[in-house]
Amino acid sequence: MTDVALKTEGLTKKFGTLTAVDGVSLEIPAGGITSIIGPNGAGKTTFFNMVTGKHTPTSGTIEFFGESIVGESPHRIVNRGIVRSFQINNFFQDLTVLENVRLATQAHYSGFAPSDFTRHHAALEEPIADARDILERIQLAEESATPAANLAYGQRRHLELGIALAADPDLLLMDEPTAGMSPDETGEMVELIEAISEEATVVLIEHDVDIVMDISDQIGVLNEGQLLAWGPPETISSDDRVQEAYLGGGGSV
Ligand SMILES: Nc1ncnc2c1ncn2[C@@H]1O[C@H](COP(=O)(O)OP(=O)(O)OP(=O)(O)O)[C@@H](O)[C@H]1O
Repeated sequence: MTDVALKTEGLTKKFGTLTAVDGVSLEIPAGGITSIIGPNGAGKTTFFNMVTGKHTPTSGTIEFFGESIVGESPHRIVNRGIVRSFQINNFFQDLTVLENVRLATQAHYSGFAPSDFTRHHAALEEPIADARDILERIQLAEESATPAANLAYGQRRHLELGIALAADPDLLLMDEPTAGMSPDETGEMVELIEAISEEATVVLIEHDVDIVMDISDQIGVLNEGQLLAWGPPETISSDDRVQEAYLGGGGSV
């Protein structure tokens, strides 16, 4: 067993002549919050896409708790415990909050045919209990009977997170989790991310530098596909190269 959740060495992705991710080597420790930041087009999403198996690296390695995952299908990678929370409304609008999360938890009970879930109520008990636990964690217990379509924006983002949690992630990848949120919604989401990070390793792509500095245990800065800097927030905020590349040399991180 290793205390490194995710390790990449020389990770590279080329699209034709463009090198989107260029020789990135890093080690993300298990637990806590790691943020990946960088200007638009720096390669952050492409990095995530390689970790989730959506894209195959052009070269380099990716290990999850010491085992190579390169070349594995996205489905296999989810089964290993690497789950991504999407910022699209990736749920059934007409179903209730509980039903949406329950459908996601059902996927994790093997040995049942889909028809079992509809014919035998007993088969639903565990997924429902799990879904109710998740609703508590994502602060939507009171909305369990609300159709997903009726949720406020911030609540929809919580539901997306709940669907990701239903897959019982060891590594949760989150793409701009606070984008478009009000200050209150942002505060709630930050609290939620911090709570999740006590049970799983969380890796964020996040543009809000204040949030990143506040909640990250370590930060990786990508620039033109390369890892420009890596370390705790205080190291990153005092790094001249980060100031130059990420903020045009103008402000302070
Ligand atoms: N499927 C693809 N085919 C061709 N080029 C791609 C593809 N995906 C990404 N790119 C290019 O790779 C580079 C890195 O893109 P990527 O989306 O990873 O950056 P990013 O840091 O996530 O940017 P943003 O913050 O704007 O989302 C960009 O130049 C982008 O146009």
